[in-house]
Amino acid sequence: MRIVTSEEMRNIDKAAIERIGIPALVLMENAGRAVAEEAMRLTAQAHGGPAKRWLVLAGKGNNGADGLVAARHLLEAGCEVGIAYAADPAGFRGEAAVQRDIAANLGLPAVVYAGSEGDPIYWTRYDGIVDALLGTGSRGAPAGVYAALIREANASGLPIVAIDTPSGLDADTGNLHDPCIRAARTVALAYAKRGLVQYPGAGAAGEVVVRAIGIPARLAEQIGVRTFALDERTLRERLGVDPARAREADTHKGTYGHALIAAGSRPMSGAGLLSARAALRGGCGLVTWAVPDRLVEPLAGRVPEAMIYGLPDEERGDWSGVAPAALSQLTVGKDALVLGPGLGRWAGDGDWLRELLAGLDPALPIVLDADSLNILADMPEASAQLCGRRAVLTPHPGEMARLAGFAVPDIQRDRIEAARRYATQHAVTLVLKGARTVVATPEGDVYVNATGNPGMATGGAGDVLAGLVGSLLAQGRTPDQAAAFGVWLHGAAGDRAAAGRPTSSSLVAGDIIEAL
Ligand SMILES: NC(=O)C1=CN([C@@H]2O[C@H](COP(=O)(O)OP(=O)(O)OC[C@H]3O[C@@H](n4cnc5c(N)ncnc54)[C@H](O)[C@@H]3O)[C@@H](O)[C@H]2O)[C@@H](O)CC1
Ligand SMILES: [K+]
Repeated sequence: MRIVTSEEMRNIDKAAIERIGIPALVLMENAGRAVAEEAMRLTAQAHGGPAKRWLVLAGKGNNGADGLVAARHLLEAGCEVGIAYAADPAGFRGEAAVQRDIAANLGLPAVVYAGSEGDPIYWTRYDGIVDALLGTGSRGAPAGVYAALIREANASGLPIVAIDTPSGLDADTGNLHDPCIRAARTVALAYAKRGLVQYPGAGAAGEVVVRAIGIPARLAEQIGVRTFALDERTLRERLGVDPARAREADTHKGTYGHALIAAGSRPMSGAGLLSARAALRGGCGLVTWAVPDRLVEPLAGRVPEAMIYGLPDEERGDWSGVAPAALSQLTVGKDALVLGPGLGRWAGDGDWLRELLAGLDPALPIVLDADSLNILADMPEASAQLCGRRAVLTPHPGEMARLAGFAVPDIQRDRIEAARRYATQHAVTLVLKGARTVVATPEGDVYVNATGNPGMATGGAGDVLAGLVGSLLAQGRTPDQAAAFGVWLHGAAGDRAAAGRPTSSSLVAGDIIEAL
């Protein structure tokens, strides 16, 4: 399923209407009917029966017109429906004027809300609200009467079903204006808008339901929409990954690749431990866990299924004493390298990473995580270092900010574009972690993950992801496949680990590994 910007949606609508010839009123009818169905379904779930009394808040654009169609279908289903207009309907044009007239001819009671000077709205007369104030044509913070209606609706405590986007949401980034509707459910028309799948917008949208409205699927492709929901269907149909693929009987451990995990140092040996264990659970045939030599003794036997290998470290117990050539030598015969968890930083680490990368077979798939990204961020020629490699970078927002040379809020303000920009400019696959992790490919495709939960905000969860992605690379997945599948699996495992707990708070990274 594709995810669109407001502009992409406008272009798709335009093509459906002008190129294909589907009348705008037909699309609107489908939209309004879908909203009425979803509204009744929501309150049926919440209250044991559909809400009988609905108030539709209608703006003056097509979002408002969708709301008037929904009002008509709710009426037909036996509900009592009232309309509160945010603008004088006498000024409506086009499809909105058509819907206004139909609603009036049906005798739907309507008021034109005039703010504190006009008649009040008696919210207690209703069981639910349809937010049809602003959709993808919204610009900036809701103004005047729109803002007042949004504040009152939120304060009413009634369940709100938003049409297309909660009014007040920046549909392209997920940032919230003040005020913004807090919806229980958002019915996204034809496609989810980007703001519905990125926080804080995803929080304001409630449950997002995408409903078809009769727009031919190929238009989004033709218009060049390149952002996708990362779910099972996308994995299968777009990325060529079958999450349920069974192993062939006639195989052995050599069939499934050999991952080298270079991770862990004295204060952070657990990072390597988690990565190595996650790589094993990720299904690769063999895992070698490389550590500074002094750590071999204390760590021996901690992951019995992996081979532990000590690299000469000048007796320091960290990576500052390990020669890059020794590590690159160890990659010979391996199918993927994971570098970064528990790596640490030291004087001259930039030269160290430079020398290591220069010594690697350029065809060796690599995962760069944690401190390897921080080191990379300080290297002016990072782009040249990465160019032509089969690399997956897995930054959290802080690491992403350092890599891209921005502040964290600048990254978080538009995570999809931040990830896409870096991935295309540096020709790497980039995983921007966080709630709704974003995976961006060198070609500019972006996948927004749907799995995972806040219990996964715990130390070591990133080390698990790095090991898992490395494991998938070692099994012959492409960097895009490994990153997307790894992110999806990691979240799904986190969800499985959280299920059955009274709260996800007690989740630890090791639980994610065991749930894989
Ligand atoms: N043919 C189409 O294009 C279709 C559009 N659809 C609906 O149409 C919506 C988009 O419709 P529009 O483009 O008419 O735009 P909207 O209905 O989102 O609202 C735009 C109107 O609100 C006003 N406005 C903008 N920002 C404001 C603000 N901050 N405060 C107060 N008023 C503001 C503008 O003057 C404009 O008239 C979609 O979200 C969807 O609900 C659906 O009906 C399906 C078909
Ligand atoms: K809306």
